[in-house]
Amino acid sequence: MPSKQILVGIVGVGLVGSELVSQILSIPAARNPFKIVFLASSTKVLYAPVVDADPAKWKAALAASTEAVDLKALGGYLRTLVAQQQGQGEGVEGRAVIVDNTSAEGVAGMYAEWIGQGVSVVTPNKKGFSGDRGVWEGILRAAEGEGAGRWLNESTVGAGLPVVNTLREMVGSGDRVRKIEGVFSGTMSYIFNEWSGVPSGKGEGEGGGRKKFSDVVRVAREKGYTEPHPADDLNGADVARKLTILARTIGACAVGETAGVPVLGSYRDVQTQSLIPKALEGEGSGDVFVSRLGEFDEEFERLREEAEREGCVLRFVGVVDVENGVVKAGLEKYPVSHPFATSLGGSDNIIMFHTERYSPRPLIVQGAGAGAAVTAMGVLGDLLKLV
Ligand SMILES: NC(=O)C1=CN([C@@H]2O[C@H](COP(=O)(O)OP(=O)(O)OC[C@H]3O[C@@H](n4cnc5c(N)ncnc54)[C@H](OP(=O)(O)O)[C@@H]3O)[C@@H](O)[C@H]2O)C=CC1
Ligand SMILES: N[C@@H](CC=O)C(=O)O
Ligand code: NA
Repeated sequence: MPSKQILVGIVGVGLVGSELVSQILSIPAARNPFKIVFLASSTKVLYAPVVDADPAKWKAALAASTEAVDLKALGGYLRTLVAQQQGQGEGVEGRAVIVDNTSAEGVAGMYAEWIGQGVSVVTPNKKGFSGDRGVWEGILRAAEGEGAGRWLNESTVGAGLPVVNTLREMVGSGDRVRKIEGVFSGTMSYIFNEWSGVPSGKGEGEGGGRKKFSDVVRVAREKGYTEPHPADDLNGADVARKLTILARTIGACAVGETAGVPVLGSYRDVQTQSLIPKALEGEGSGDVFVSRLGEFDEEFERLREEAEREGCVLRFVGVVDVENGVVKAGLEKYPVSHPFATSLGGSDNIIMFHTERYSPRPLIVQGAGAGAAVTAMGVLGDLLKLV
């Protein structure tokens, strides 16, 4: 085992968090640069966990913990551990990291404080980078301070696909983005690939009938592609958040001119089309939402039929158009010969970077854009950048 491991605190051990723990443990102990020093759910924290390869064991230990989560205390806890590990006086920065695998605003609201304490933050949670501009600017300011921690958020866009770090390197090395466009939601991609496919059997349900929209949404949820509440995917907010993250990343990391890059107060400033039926707006329970969606299958069916009459399929796409100052997300029709119709499957995302250097042909990133394994991989990839 390396003599000085990076101390990792994990907040959120749902689908992605549990998979991350497994992936960290899969690195052989003799060269594992990470030591997990706490695990937290929404209610409990387990300090100094014995993290066995069998997740049932650490999950049971966490469930049995009597310690309530105090997000404010977590940064201080890590600082104390690093001091014990390194001897007083040495810096914390680079030696301790909190991984936020929740979708909680409250956890994201702690990043600036943790980073200011020298603790790095790695996360697939979009909230801190796409919500109110003040929170985002607080994170940037905190990271500029002396001895500050770093923040890495690759899995916030395209899950494990190299999107955010690619963009950071692109604009950080002086390239100028003209437009970023594509399919940014694994859930929406899965839904429309399955439900509005090219006519070759796709779009057909078991028994040869047409698939129902609500059934496909239910399966997307079962596969772990959706947000904790699937309405956050279907209302376009998840894509709007990703577009906000990309637009803000250009603004924050560019070394050159950033004139024209839209300045977004929050993801709410993105022109976004919601697919939520009026009657289900505000439904707080994800279970109720999914079970009632079937009441609206006929409405969705009309959309599909209209596209098919025009020889098209439906895809939910997003664009950050720097040249025209537009950021928008919505449902579009594409001819069945278009790459968005023919080349996407499963939860695939496709992201096209049109830049000064990548012109006239864009840089294209494509692959699974949701799911625990690929998302946790992106998180672990960011952790490895701290080593
Ligand atoms: N699933 C995917 O394909 C992808 C997910 N992401 C992002 O990854 C994050 C996690 O997603 P996923 O694992 O699917 O979601 P889950 O709902 O499976 O897990 C979220 C976990 O966060 C915990 N949690 C919620 N609030 C808090 C809190 N305030 N403090 C501590 N823990 C809390 C929950 O704990 P409890 O069990 O106690 O409620 C739950 O275990 C989200 O931000 C999502 O957007 C990003 C890319 C792809
Ligand atoms: N719910 C999201 C998960 C990844 O960000 C999606 O479907 O893309
Ligand atoms: Na990514």
